[in-house]
Amino acid sequence: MNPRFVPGLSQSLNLSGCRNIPMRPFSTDGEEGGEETGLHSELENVDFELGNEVSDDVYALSENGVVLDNGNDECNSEIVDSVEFSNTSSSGSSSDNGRDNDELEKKSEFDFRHVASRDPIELYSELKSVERGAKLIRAEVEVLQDVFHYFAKSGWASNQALAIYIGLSFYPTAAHKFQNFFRKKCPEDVARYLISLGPCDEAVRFLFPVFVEFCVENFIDEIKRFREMVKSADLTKPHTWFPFARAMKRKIIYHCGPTNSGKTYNALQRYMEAKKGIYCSPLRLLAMEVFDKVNAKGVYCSLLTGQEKKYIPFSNHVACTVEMASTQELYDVAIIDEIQMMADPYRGYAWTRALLGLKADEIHVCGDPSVLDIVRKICQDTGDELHEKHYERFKPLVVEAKTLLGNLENIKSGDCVVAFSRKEIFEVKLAIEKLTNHKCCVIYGALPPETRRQQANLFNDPSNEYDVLVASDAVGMGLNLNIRRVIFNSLSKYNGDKIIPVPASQIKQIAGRAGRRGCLYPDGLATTLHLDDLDYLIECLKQPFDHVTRVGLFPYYEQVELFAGQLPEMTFSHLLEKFGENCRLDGSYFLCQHDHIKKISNMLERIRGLSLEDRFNFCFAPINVRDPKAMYHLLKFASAFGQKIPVNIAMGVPKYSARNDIELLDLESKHQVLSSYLWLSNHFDEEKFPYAKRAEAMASDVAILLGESLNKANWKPESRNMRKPKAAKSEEPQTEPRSDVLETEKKNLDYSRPQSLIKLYDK
Ligand SMILES: Nc1ncnc2c1ncn2[C@@H]1O[C@H](COP(=O)(O)OP(=O)(O)OP(=O)(O)O)[C@@H](O)[C@H]1O
Ligand SMILES: [Mg+2]
Repeated sequence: MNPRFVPGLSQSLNLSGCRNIPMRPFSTDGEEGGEETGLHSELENVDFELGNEVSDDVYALSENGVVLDNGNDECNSEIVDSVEFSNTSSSGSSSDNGRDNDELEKKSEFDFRHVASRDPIELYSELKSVERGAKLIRAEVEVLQDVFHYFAKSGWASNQALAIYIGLSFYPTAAHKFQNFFRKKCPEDVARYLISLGPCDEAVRFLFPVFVEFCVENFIDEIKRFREMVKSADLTKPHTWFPFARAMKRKIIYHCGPTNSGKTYNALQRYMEAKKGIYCSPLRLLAMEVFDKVNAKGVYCSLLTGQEKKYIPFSNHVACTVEMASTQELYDVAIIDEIQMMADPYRGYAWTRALLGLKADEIHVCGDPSVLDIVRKICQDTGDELHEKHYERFKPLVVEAKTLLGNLENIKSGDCVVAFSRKEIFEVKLAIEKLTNHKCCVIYGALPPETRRQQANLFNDPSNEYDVLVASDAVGMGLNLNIRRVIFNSLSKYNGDKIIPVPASQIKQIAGRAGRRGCLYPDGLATTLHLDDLDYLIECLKQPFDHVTRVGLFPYYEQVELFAGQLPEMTFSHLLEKFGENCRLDGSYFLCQHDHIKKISNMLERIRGLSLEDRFNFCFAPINVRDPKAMYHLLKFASAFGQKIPVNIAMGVPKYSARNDIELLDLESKHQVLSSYLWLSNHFDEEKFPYAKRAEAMASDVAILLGESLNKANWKPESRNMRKPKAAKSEEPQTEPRSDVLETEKKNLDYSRPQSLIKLYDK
């Protein structure tokens, strides 16, 4: 069989000139269209039988094609033990060795260059027909072993082997079997040629085309299995996933600029003029805000988020979270806000999908310039027409060099103190309210959007005493806030593993919140609490925007299902892992991280009665995987769902606002559980979640209680894992927090503000 006729091979591998195979990554450029069937049919026609000479004991393929055991050491020792070539040396005496070496040197003086130019197909045929291999002395056998060892370890060869669907995990086994085959069949001139080369790249390049012949003939099943797996995990050319959008000639308008420059405002003007429009938001909060704003202007607009569907009669417009955007409906105008989120390691895929798949004549994307180049490239792929509109800030952003000199007493009205942990936020609030006459509103990620909005309104309203805001990075996006000055309490944060400096792009985004158009202050100010941190702040603000080269992707359920078909016995979380290992992506994309999905799927592993699709959906429920209580409720929901009984909430809502931080944390958890119930009711059959209305009412009550609790909060913060919700004990059985959860929280407890980032850097 001639690999030059195998479609897909000829373009990835230069087999005709076996000495010049170009080094290139795994590429299947040549597999397009009908060629695919070529490999199959050819492989299927081969009369395949595993050679007896290949020992099976060193390798075993598990059901899913994973090599269970293929130690190279084992393979070497086996060869030494079964030396058959040797005719002279049987002992290891030094005189024998000397003779061996002399002989070896003499033989390598011969010119074997004619071997180098041999056609690999012919050579392979000859090898097959040879009855018995050349007789070699021990030293020669050892050199040959070294050559094959080098071949088995060659990254180049294993990479090239991917092109014939020899997977990386199977490659060592294939190389070992090839060595066994070669050892028994190798003619003298070939053996001597390889010995003269020794273990080097040239030898690898000589052997590789013969190896290809060997694999294609001997590993039909493995090749087919791996090929199917790779095919089903193919995430290349994602623009072709949306044929309807591709059939349209879309106009993309990139509103490009820093924060507070009017990007969203301008895009919304076009949206409101259109007959039918969709606004895709990064946050529920922002979707709600646009929903309110647009309806207030007399343009009927519905709201669609994972948790809520508010249909406004006669509306043609919708404000939704980006994950909920429909790629089925036709629109005149679409807005994708905060387009730079395409590069977000977790949620980026939702923006990528919206940009590639929305069926709208005009798509307005708003964001900073970091993804401008990649949007340009995507537009070339999709054939869409790109227009760029560049913006400048309405009000300048000025760094206040004085800082607060480490003293929160220097806080003024209109200040927003930014801290990067919940604990820090409450410590700062407590300190400010103790040291000064200011009252603080708080905003952080674990608060429901309604509460964040209530706190924002409280802060924006000049007629009350709440004139300072203490917030996490959740303030960086989406809220209209009358901030005069942004003060960074610190410039480092805990990333779930260790304390890291906050990335410059995030600092810019947050600092940019100061001095919004229409607010009372002439310009925006940014500074730090500590003088030590000021240089880093200035450094960050001076930095140009990131230049993103890859944006996120994640498979659809259908793609995962196709992949699962190749590995039927595999658990869902392993399946995801395997998908991550085997999926192929173009250079402009990365696979979004899915650790949180894996955590949920692990937890749900033992729940019976869930289909693959059910598991997939449950894994996307919005839940903090580090909150054992929220995870416990999700487990209960899934368990009832699996048993086909109506899923109930089994949770009460306190009547009063929180009196301490433990109760506040409990309210936060409760809201999250209710929110995930609502999300599930929207993503599954509503009949299975019959208490959605009740959950909605309860969630709204909890949000109000949270707002009231925050207004009076003057207690020391607790860690989420330290709390013991005594009051809730009787009503809700507690789960054992999982070890990984405990580990993370332990690290959280260790958290303390680093003295100075600059000093850390210097170190
Ligand atoms: N032409 C305008 N007339 C009146 N108000 C405007 C105008 N342009 C922008 N604004 C207001 O200025 C503020 C900032 O505008 P906008 O939210 O559009 O900025 P942005 O560039 O999208 O900022 P961000 O990066 O924070 O999303 C908003 O309150 C908006 O309503
Ligand atoms: Mg905006």
